[in-house]
Amino acid sequence: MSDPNLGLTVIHRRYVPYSHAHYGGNLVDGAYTLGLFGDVATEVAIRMDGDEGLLAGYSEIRFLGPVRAGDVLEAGAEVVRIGRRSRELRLWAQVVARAEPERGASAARVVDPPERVVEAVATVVVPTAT
Ligand SMILES: C[C@H](N)CC(=O)SCCNC(=O)CCNC(=O)[C@H](O)C(C)(C)COP(=O)(O)OP(=O)(O)OC[C@H]1O[C@@H](n2cnc3c(N)ncnc32)[C@H](O)[C@@H]1OP(=O)(O)O
Repeated sequence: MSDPNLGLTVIHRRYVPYSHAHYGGNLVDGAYTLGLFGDVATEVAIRMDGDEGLLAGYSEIRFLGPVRAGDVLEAGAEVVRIGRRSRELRLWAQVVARAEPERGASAARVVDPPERVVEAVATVVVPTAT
């Protein structure tokens, strides 16, 4: 019988503050989204194993589009493989709202459908059950 945690999905959303803009055009560095992946992976580990877990590595990361200050960014994780202590996660990030500075300093719009900006596969390792 397959593990009931296979397919477990966690989603976080976060406003990207202007204090994180790092490059021209208010572009945010790629590590910002990886930080969000670390948080969403942590909640997966808490839900599955009652522990925050440790990220062992990424087997794949693809940056598909820009993340900018003023975006509302959604990060998701789905459990795709369960080992003894390892849990492989499919991760994605998408922009669900975005600033429109050309329309005004605080103008923004909903991005519908969301724009997929990062995809990754990572492994979280949890301690042996005691
Ligand atoms: C999600 C977190 N809450 C937030 C973070 O991002 S933590 C910050 C970044 N990560 C770290 O600081 C972790 C540093 N690394 C470690 O502490 C260790 O390397 C480890 C705990 C991740 C693994 O060490 P160890 O317990 O000695 O590993 P093993 O006994 O050899 O293997 C256990 C299982 O893990 C699988 N595995 C190990 N390394 C990798 C890897 N690089 N990529 C994929 N899988 C890995 C290994 O195959 C074992 O799997 P099974 O238990 O057989 O399923």
